[in-house]
Amino acid sequence: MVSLQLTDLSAAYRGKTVLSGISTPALQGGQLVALLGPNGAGKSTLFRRIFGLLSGPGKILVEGVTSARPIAYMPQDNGARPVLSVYESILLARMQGRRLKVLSEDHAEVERVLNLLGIAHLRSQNVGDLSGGQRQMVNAAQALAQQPQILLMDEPTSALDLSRQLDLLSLLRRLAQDEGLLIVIALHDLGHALRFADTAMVIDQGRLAACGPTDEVVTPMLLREVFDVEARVEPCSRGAPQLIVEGRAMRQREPA
Ligand SMILES: Nc1ncnc2c1ncn2[C@@H]1O[C@H](COP(=O)(O)OP(=O)(O)OP(=O)(O)O)[C@@H](O)[C@H]1O
Repeated sequence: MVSLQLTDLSAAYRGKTVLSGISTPALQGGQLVALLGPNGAGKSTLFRRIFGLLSGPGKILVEGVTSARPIAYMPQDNGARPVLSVYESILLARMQGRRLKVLSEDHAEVERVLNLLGIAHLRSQNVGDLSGGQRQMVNAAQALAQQPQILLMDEPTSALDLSRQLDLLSLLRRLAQDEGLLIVIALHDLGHALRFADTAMVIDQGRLAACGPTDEVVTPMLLREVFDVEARVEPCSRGAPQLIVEGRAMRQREPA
């Protein structure tokens, strides 16, 4: 099983440190991890650092690797080329860093992912003609088609309607559980994190504020101190944890 462990990880832009001393236990495949934190906390930066787009001090230990490219990264905006069709853009994402020749298994994988995400009907459309939500689904397909063991997804549901948010998060959770993937998703919806994520990692002002089982991490104190809201978690009639938000906390933070 794949695992990812961060030790004393830092990152900076032009000499300004925005992430420091991030250490986690070994995050094991098979789980969905929610990366949480206010705007500007450092979530995207952490993804770039783990994926190798940024260098810096600290150690990233990936164990249990069985493929040449174990990590895929879905940024908030991946700048997919608008003139390509959906099918071509997913195939291209799969082929990056691999051999040049496209094999039948590559086409089969693109088909699989199109169907998995329910976007097969978009296959021939140009990426530039898609709606924001459709483009986000294509971005997710591009990441999944790489068949990673570790999938880093930066706010993959931000442009989706509510039913598609639930569909995508359910699918990701199922993929993690059934195929042993480690999936880390940055989310602003703490209710979704409570409902879908096994583990929550909270970044606040570039530092790790908490990392552990989601229901133990997302507490009224953390919601007040990190997110500036008065809120509590209560089980709904079906027993699922729900976030009840009362309002802004009295103490307000500096703007991000
Ligand atoms: N390319 C860049 N150059 C300089 N500073 C940057 C760059 N990208 C991000 N930053 C700064 O790094 C800090 C962390 O940004 P980051 O995008 O990682 O936050 P985030 O938690 O993903 O925020 P959000 O929830 O708003 O997407 C912010 O202060 C931001 O202004």
